[in-house]
Amino acid sequence: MRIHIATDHAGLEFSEDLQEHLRARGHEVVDHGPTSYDPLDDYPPFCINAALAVARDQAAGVECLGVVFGGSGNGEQIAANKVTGIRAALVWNESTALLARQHNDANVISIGARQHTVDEAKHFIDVFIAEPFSGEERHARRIAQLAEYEQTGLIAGHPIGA
Ligand SMILES: O=C(CO)[C@H](O)[C@H](O)COP(=O)(O)O
Repeated sequence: MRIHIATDHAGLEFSEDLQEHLRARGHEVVDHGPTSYDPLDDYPPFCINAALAVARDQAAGVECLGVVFGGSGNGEQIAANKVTGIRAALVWNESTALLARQHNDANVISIGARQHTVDEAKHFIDVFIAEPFSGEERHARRIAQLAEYEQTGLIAGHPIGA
């Protein structure tokens, strides 16, 4: 699978390890940066570029997922979720990695590099990549509501902004 990856200074060492791990497992890794350590760099452009690439690839039928991480993973998740079509989940244990795919059909995983060992992060990512969306109607319905809101600002049958 193609994996779009991005971080900031807080995750750069992780990124190098994770990319090697993913390539060793046969994935095609596309690195959206940063390419060198700068303690003052900003995560939004890196993460938004990775998320845009996921959205673009998936719209073209290319099988892919995204991995973003920084110190906490919070800002990186927020940044990725600004991109239309992206469902980025903050993952902090095996269960949240599984549920991100089973219930949310998340297409981007966000991890806090300052919160976990690199081996934990590798495990979360492996679990996330391997797990399929359950396809259950209630989850598909909720995901469709998010997409509808993203496209129209409304959710049919529900008062929004009332
Ligand atoms: O996790 C992050 C955003 O959610 C960043 O990696 C974190 O805020 C960077 O912090 P600092 O600039 O103090 O190294």
